[in-house]
Amino acid sequence: MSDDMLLHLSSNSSNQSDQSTKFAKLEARLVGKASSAVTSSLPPPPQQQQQQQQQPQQPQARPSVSSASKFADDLVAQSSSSDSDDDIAGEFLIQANTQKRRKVQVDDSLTFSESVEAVDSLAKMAETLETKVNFDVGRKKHSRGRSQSGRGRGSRSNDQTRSQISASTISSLNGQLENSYHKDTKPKEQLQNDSHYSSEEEVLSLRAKVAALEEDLRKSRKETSDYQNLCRQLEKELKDLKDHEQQMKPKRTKIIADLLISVSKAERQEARLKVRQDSLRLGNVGVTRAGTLISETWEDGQALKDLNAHLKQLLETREAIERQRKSLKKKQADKGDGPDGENGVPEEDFLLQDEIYKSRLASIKREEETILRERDRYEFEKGRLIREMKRIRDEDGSRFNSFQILNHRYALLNLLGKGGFSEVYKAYDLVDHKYVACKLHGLNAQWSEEKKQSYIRHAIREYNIHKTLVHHHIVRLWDIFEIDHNTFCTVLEYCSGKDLDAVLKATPLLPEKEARIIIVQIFQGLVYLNRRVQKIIHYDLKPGNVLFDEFGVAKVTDFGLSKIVEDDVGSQGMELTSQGAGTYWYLPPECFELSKIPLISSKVDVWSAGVLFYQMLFGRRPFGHDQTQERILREDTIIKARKVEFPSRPTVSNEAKELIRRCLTYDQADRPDVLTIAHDPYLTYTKK
Ligand SMILES: Nc1ncnc2c1ncn2[C@@H]1O[C@H](COP(=O)(O)OP(=O)(O)OP(=O)(O)O)[C@@H](O)[C@H]1O
Repeated sequence: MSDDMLLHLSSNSSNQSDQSTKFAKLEARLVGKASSAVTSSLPPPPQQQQQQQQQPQQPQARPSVSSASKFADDLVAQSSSSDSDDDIAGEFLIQANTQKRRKVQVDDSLTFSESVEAVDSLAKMAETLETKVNFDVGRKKHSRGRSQSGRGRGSRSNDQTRSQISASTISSLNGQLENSYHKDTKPKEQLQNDSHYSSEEEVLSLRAKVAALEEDLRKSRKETSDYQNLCRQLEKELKDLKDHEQQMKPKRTKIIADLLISVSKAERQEARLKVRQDSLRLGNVGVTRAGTLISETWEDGQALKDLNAHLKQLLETREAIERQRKSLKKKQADKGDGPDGENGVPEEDFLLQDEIYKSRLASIKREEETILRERDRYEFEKGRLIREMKRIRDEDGSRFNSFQILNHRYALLNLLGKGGFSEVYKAYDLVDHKYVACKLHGLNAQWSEEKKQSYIRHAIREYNIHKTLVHHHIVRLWDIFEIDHNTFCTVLEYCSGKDLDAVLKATPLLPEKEARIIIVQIFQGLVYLNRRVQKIIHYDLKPGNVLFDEFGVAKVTDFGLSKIVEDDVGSQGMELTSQGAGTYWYLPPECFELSKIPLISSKVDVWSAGVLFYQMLFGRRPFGHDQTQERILREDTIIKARKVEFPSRPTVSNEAKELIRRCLTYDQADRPDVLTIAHDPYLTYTKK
């Protein structure tokens, strides 16, 4: 309460002596009570303090003087009746003081309420301060959870400023509180003392909090600086590693390429050694001269010679026994004509002798069968040997056989095979680190410029079709680039397994289960080609164009003859512009139409797939198996292929035969297209 207020209060008191007397009495009693209350009880709880502070704020109607004096009398009475009750003394004291303040208010002017408001606002300040400190603690905890770097210089100075402000606010608040309370009247001293103590405690606690916060801040700053140092150190290490990596890259590439070349060289040596060894067993190519004509002929190796000799010997033995048996039978027959027992043998001896011959013939037959099987195996090995010899010869004659690195990226290794106009090399992609197949398209230097341009146009067309195809059962085309004026290269997904042609040469008959899973995969590739916006007819499906990866997944390749089905094509199909191309065993009758330009559709591929499936199951093609391409054309073999016939062996399911019949439907209009036949139950796997 301010001095002015006190003066004002005292002047009011002198004008109302009666009330002053009562008031003095009351104060005297209250002071006596207060001293005992202070010594015997703790300060009032904060809630009560708050109540005390808040009370003057509430708008109060000014009571009349008489009612005020009655109230004071009542208070005196209440006070005397509760003298003995020490436990509620403090509470009573506050209530009494509050009541007293109300009483004073009766006589007081607005100045008093203003002073009370001042005290109240100070209390609020303290409250705000408390809240602010709490907020700082919370904020600090929170910000420590976040990135340390988030707390910059500004943030630190804010903390400092905040703690300075807090300290100064606390001391000024403290001063204000002290001043305010010291200026209050005597009977209010106890109340002031209580408030003073609690404020001091609060200030002490706030100071302790500030000190704790400052300690936290110091630690956080240290942590931040440690993290920043660590961060700088890691950044430097990363940069060093990157520089090192950059420096090492060419070296590493060279090491990888060198290793691959060493392995490939070893493989080449091994392949040639094996060919030499196998040649001894299976045969070799010899050169024969007939006058001035030099030609190459095959000379069988020792194993084949031995097998053939063994077969010849068995044949001679069989013939000898058969002669013996014949003569025995003749004698026996003659016996019946001549005198009794003169030339013949007894019946029992004849039967025994004949049984011996028969048994020996049966055993010779078994031996012959075994040797024939062995000879078939040798023949197969011989075929493989001849292909390998050809490959080695092609490799030796290739201008890409010295492990070149093409386009600064593809390390050429060993030759996989040679096609009509191309060589396919196994290669290693030094950028993506994977094996690839590099198909080197060589243009014949003797060709006219026009022919070269036509070939390149054709290859680019194939590339443009193939590069957009991304499917599990289609060989991926990764890249294309020019090597020199006469050569360019396409980079394909590497399929380390054999192609279907090589598989069928090794085992001409496949079990139905194996054949089925291969044809299902081929149809899945075809379905993909026909579900695209730009549909594609492969047009050259044959065993050599079905490759297998290392896991045995079948993939369709070689889009050299493919056709893009344009949008405006009618239901009958598109015009076949490259008639005569392709492999005739696998093409449908409509492709041999000569009277007009044939219209084709995806049904061409359905026919080819049917031929492939038939060949896998029965070991031969359904039409013109033993014929040459030229003869097929000359004899109209496919044009006459109206109905497919199935051999009685091996046994194949009716479902498989039905699928083949549908694929090999002679009339194109009646033959299902790819998307229709893909729904055939035989081509879908469902759990039973
Ligand atoms: N992506 C590949 N992965 C592994 N081997 C392949 C790949 N592409 C082709 N080959 C193999 O390379 C050899 C030659 O392939 P290419 O396609 O040139 O021969 P082709 O089809 O017989 O000839 P053409 O293309 O003239 O008809 C074949 O033995 C084939 O199996």
